[in-house]
Amino acid sequence: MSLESIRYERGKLQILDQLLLPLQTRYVKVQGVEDGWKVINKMQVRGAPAIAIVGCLSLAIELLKEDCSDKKIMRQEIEGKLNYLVSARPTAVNIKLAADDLINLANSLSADEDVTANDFKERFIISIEKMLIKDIEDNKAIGKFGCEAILNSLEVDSHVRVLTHCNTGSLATAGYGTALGVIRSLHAAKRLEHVYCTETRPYNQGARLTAYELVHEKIPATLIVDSMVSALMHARNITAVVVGADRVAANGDTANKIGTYQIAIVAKHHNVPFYVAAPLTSIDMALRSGDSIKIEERPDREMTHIGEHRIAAPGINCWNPSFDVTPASLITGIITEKGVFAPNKLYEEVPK
Ligand SMILES: CSC[C@@H](O)[C@@H](O)C(=O)COP(=O)(O)O
Repeated sequence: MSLESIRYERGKLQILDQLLLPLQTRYVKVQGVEDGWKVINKMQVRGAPAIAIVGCLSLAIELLKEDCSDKKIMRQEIEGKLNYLVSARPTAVNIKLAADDLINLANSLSADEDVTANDFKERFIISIEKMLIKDIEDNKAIGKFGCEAILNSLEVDSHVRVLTHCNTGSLATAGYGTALGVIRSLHAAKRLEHVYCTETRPYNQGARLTAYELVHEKIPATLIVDSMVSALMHARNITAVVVGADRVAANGDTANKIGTYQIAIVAKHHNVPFYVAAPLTSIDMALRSGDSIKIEERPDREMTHIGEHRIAAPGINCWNPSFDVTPASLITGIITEKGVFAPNKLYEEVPK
């Protein structure tokens, strides 16, 4: 069974505390929007799709408990709470786009005179609950399209060796994963020889989370340190790189975990195809290019310490941007649930 980062049933939400993985498995209760904001901001739950789903579900939990008979007040509160949730982490766009859709829904339910306050609440909560199912369906489609694209690009029918960065699996989504979903599909098709995952300093999503998922799924895998990527491409004949995305601009520039950009440069040098796997909810058509993506900066402590143990010289200054932007020119294709798009064709070809 694949790992479950989000446990939800009507009125109950728990998330797997990713700060404790891989050594401890503990679920944390999310009892409303305040808890939702905290678990996202502290990165107990992380990964662009999971952030959006947990944020919105935390609102569903809170709404269910509230007894409000005034639709206008409900609408206003919903908008304020969604905007608050979006502020928990700024780079991933999925939660912002989900919030915009939900605010539009709240506006139309509030304006419709045939909809009672109870109907409003019920329909609003159902719409949030659907996100869980849709995300898994989308990820499976991404997995299938990505697997086909990589296999179709081979000159001879062979097994593939793939490199990935950060964590994009069941832990970062409602299930199955995006880039890790592609890897899962290659493995299911019996065409994956090996996957290499980077450690992903400083938060170590690769060493802690991706490695954990790969071991759990019994997928043949090896962990490397971030600075080994060039050596790996030189020595091991990598077939493709597949990474996730936190925000893709209309021109294909892609913000993803810090270190992605340098892997794309190294891939170009070695002639290795570089794919971004992301649902359409990660594409921000309102941004013309990656230059205007806001990059989250995280506390120094993520760099200076591992757990409670200090590893950096006391007194040193730190710079800790959590994401970087890979220019579209370095990206071979963007794998979505609707197919694989050339980055420069994204704007015109992605279904609106
Ligand atoms: C399917 S997850 C895609 C991205 O969100 C992932 O690659 C990533 O950068 C996660 O960053 P994180 O800081 O762990 O939330």
